Amino acid sequence: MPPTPADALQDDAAFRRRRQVVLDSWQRSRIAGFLYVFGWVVVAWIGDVFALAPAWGVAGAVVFLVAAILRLRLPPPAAEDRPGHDRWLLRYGAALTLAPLLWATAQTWLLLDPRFGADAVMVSVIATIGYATVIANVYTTMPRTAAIGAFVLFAPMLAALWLQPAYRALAVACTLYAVYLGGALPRSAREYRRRLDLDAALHEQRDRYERLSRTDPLTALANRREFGVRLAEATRMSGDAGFALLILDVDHFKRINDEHGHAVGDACLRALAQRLRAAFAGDGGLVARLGGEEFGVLLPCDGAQAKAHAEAFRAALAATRLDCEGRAVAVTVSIGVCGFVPEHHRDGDGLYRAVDRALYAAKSAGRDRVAAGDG
Ligand SMILES: Nc1nc2c(ncn2[C@@H]2O[C@H](COP(=O)(O)OP(=O)(O)OP(=O)(O)O)[C@@H](O)[C@H]2O)c(=O)[nH]1
Repeated sequence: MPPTPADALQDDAAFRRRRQVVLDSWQRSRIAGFLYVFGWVVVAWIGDVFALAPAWGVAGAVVFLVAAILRLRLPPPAAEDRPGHDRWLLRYGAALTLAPLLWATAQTWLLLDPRFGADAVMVSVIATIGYATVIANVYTTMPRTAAIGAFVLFAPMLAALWLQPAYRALAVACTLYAVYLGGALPRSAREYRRRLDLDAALHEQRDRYERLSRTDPLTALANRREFGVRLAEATRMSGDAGFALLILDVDHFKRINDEHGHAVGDACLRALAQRLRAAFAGDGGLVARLGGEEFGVLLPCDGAQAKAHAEAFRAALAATRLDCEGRAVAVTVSIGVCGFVPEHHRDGDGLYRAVDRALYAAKSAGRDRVAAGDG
């Protein structure tokens, strides 16, 4: 089954959400890799790592620096690159996990190597708790990555602490904190999801109002406001291709209302809108209801071609009856038409006036006819 406009809207909403996750993840965590560089330098300094194992001390700083820079070198993809967002989340998730993995390795070494004293252990454990807390509360945009990062940070540290009776009290305290984090992480992920839901609802509402403000409620065609915008756009962008404007007005519509009632009149306007859409809305044409029983059409062709289209439409309409709420009603239209000539009409208003004059001429000449405007 081909995708429907509703599918496209749903796709747009899903993509908007994914892009928000990407941008939030990047904004929240892009420079956080440098915290590990800072943490390592402090721990290595306080724990005498630079004196006891200088090569490892420096290597640690370099490795954390490389991991931090790697993160910075993964900026989000451009908004147009939709599939790139999924790839980015995978790649960035891996980059986010790198620093906790390296930290856990360094931390385990500090805990298990007897050369390092209580200061190194204490500072590194506090740093680990800090990093895991940041992950649980800030990386909620990517809950799976956050869970992996927190686990990678905590699990080796807890194992190393529990293995050594001297650190039993610390092991108990860190285990309790790990349990707390285990509960906090899904909670903050849920809060973030709720924020995304709220954003999506606001977006959807704004889009709906925006659509409504451009649409005529009776016929679902573009309304006069939208038509004005598109006419101005067309005059600004009309290159060699050119375009033409048609204004159609139903003949003696008051009689239809008087004879059949307002509801049937409405049904006639809807049926006519349907005919206009079928005749002109393809191939870059725009059909709008300008108000009452008046319709406007923008066609991407010159005046002569537009006049021929208008004449064909008028003749076909006059030859059949419109099905209006089950009643077959004879409807004819008068049409003014003109191709845009920039030197002559200058702008959309100039063209509109020329076509309106042509429509008036068509009405005055007896209705059910097409008249071309000057230009
Ligand atoms: N049913 C219905 N009637 C409408 C609507 N908007 C305007 N009308 C009616 O359209 C009629 C327009 O009447 P006129 O402007 O006198 O024009 P006409 O009777 O079509 O005659 P000509 O344009 O001179 O051929 C009025 O009776 C309006 O009440 C609408 O949304 N629904």
